[in-house]
Amino acid sequence: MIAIENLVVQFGGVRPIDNLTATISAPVSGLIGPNGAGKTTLLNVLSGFVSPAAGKVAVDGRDLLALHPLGRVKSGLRRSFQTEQVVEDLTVAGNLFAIADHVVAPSERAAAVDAALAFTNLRGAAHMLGRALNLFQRRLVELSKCLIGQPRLVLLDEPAAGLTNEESATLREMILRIPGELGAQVLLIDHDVELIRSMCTETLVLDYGRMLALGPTEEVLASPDVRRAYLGEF
Ligand SMILES: Nc1ncnc2c1ncn2[C@@H]1O[C@H](COP(=O)(O)OP(=O)(O)OP(=O)(O)O)[C@@H](O)[C@H]1O
Repeated sequence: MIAIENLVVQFGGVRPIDNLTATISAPVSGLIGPNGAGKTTLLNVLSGFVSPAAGKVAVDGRDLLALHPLGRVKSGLRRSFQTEQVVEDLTVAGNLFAIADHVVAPSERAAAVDAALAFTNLRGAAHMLGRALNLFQRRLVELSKCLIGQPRLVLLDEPAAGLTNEESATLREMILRIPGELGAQVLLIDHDVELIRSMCTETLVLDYGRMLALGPTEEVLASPDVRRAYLGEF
């Protein structure tokens, strides 16, 4: 469960998060909003890339902001980025070991990497270099990195961007297995409202850094305020 209280982020005169209070508790939750609404900034606060000017964030009752970014990773926070971050000169397994080296005991690293590769069906590609991967494989590597060790909260920023419908469906099925099989909560940003509808039982909508709606996804997407913010988008 992510409990956000009176969160403020200030960049000079811009306030991408403006006194946000929200509790996100569904196993797979959506985070949506128009461009510039503050979605990525919220993920940056959770993962420690951005320090808020004010407010509190607790994950499963633990004060997240008290931990430095690596401490958050060690406590089970994982994150993927809008632009995939695969290291071109490392193999797929090497990309995963780069995470495992920080969060898994040496004797358990190989098993942790193998388990993540198995989860995402990437075992057969374990020895391919990053530069040889297609976009789908890159997206799978990004997801695999989030599954290394014992994830507690997985933050995914447009994980299916650029994929075909079929690839996106495969990725969605994998993401949906995360809470049940790994015991981690998933928070997912996406502009594809149908993807959010099909995956997330709960959705938070941001607009200008404020909460526009939060609740069961179908109710949120039916809200006139949300439809207005997305006018013409769905
Ligand atoms: N480092 C920064 N310095 C100044 N302004 C920033 C910075 N990062 C983000 N912003 C501004 O904060 C606001 C929110 O940006 P953010 O990227 O969080 O929005 P978003 O909802 O993720 O948008 P998108 O859907 O386009 O990715 C925007 O106005 C953006 O220009």
